[in-house]
Amino acid sequence: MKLTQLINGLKLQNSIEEDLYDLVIQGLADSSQEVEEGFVFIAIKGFKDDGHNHISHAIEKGANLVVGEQHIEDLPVPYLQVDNARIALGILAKNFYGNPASRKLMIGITGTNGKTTTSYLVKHLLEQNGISCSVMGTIQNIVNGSSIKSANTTPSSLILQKLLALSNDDAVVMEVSSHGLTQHRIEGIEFDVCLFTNLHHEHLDYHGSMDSYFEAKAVLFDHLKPDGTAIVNIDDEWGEKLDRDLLEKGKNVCSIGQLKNSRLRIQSFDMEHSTLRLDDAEETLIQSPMAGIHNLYNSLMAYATALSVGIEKKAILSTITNFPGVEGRFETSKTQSGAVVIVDYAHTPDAVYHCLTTAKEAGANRITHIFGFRGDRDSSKRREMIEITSKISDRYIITTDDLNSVPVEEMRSLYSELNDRYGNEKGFIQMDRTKAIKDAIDSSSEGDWVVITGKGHEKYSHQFEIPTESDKETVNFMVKPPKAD
Ligand SMILES: CC(=O)N[C@H]1[C@@H](OP(=O)(O)OP(=O)(O)OC[C@H]2O[C@@H](n3ccc(=O)[nH]c3=O)[C@H](O)[C@@H]2O)O[C@H](CO)[C@@H](O)[C@@H]1O[C@H](C)C(=O)N[C@@H](C)C(=O)N[C@H](CCC(=O)O)C(=O)O
Ligand SMILES: Nc1ncnc2c1ncn2[C@@H]1O[C@H](COP(=O)(O)OP(=O)(O)OP(=O)(O)O)[C@@H](O)[C@H]1O
Repeated sequence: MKLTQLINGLKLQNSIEEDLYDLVIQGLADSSQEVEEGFVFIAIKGFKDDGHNHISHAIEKGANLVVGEQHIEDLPVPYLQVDNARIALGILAKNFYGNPASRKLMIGITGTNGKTTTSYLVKHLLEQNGISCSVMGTIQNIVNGSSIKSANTTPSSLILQKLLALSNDDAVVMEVSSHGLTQHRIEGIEFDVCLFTNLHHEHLDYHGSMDSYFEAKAVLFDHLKPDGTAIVNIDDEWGEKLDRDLLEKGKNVCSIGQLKNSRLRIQSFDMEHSTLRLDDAEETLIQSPMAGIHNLYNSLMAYATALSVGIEKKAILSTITNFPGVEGRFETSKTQSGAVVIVDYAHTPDAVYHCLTTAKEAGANRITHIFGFRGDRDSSKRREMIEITSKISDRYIITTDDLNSVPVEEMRSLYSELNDRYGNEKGFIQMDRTKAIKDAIDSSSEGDWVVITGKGHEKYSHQFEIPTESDKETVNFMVKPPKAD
């Protein structure tokens, strides 16, 4: 591709020589390590490192042009100075890959909880009704039916545009994280449908306050096409605010919820049968394939999305019931003694609340809850999580999650301090996650529930006594121990 096409739409701080417009560009890289001959290197000032310090490395590897934010002179290759290198990366990547999003039905989902579950529900409804669909999110990216490992929930703009160009699918449903939004990872992308699930206490280590966390999430809706639809859960107070803001801007909003002004209004829930009834002329009954009120909301969001892209109501209602579920989201097993074991990715106070309440509503006799806190991550949600579990569970075991840089003994004393302050006598500490699960399963019987939250589909980052690599493997090990030789 020639430079003149590549920089279309890019605002430059410096002027460039006219003969440069014909420069042929072979590829783009935002890491000097990935530069090849004839590439453009985009220098980004990051959170840990600064791409500007790696410019000479990029040139050594063959970069024939560099883009960055600093004022730099006398480079051996041309240099383009921009205001914001992350935005520039988005524009360049979109141009380089030929704006692939413009040829697809684009669906973006944001919110604290429910993005993954809702995106898999939407994919299911689309595909069951003849629309092939890529997924980009926390667990993996799925493109043309193949799974591709994801490093971020929302990929960098460079990876995102590359994946979009690779996709032959009709539609793309992607989780759009607040980090992705503040870091301009969706720069240059316009969506046909944008969803807001809810906003709860999370990532305040990064955003500072709920207000700025909300502002970050709301940016997704600036990427809605003029004729696109916003689907917003207004039973969430931040969703209600978003709905008001979007209506003021003249956007097309399909609000969902119990409030009177909801476009798709919930008349009632039936938790026993996992259904919700809409307050419409037909009193539409939506069957959630997964337990819990939160999954009824996820199902309604997916229903609204499918409706907005033109799938017939009858077809949606019949295909939603055979949704197979999502890895690590309320996955259920039964032990030999008849206890129910749940593995769930809940890692926010609200998600933990929903998970434990769902177990209670399903008739759990005694609930043992196993969970932990991630080292170096949002510490402000820990108090609320302990308070919730100490109220709802009959016993809770605080254990290791990902320690990151925190030594295990430091984490243990932190747990002990937090539990003394905010917990009660139902709480125990067992730093070996697999032993905590074993202990909980061994001491549970028919009708009891063991609810393991926090890691969901993820692999362990640490070794424990039982040689397993995930909560699901540990549960399987306990439920079906390996046969002796
Ligand atoms: C804190 C954070 O968000 N970091 C993200 C950010 O990295 P960064 O640009 O700050 O990277 P950096 O290490 O400081 O490096 C700066 C620049 O120097 C370059 N470099 C570096 C070394 C070198 O030798 N040569 C070189 O050119 C790097 O390639 C980079 O361009 O931009 C990268 C590319 O987009 C992201 O992959 C990376 O996500 C990291 C891995 C991460 O953990 N992010 C989390 C917080 C995150 O984004 N999470 C959300 C989900 C949250 C949720 O649960 O809802 C997500 O969307 O994943
Ligand atoms: N609508 C919802 N409201 C509250 N909690 C939910 C909702 N949907 C799912 N959860 C809970 O949150 C957990 C994570 O769900 P899911 O992976 O769908 O959300 P997510 O937004 O993708 O999360 P993350 O950004 O951390 O990947 C689930 O395991 C469940 O406990």
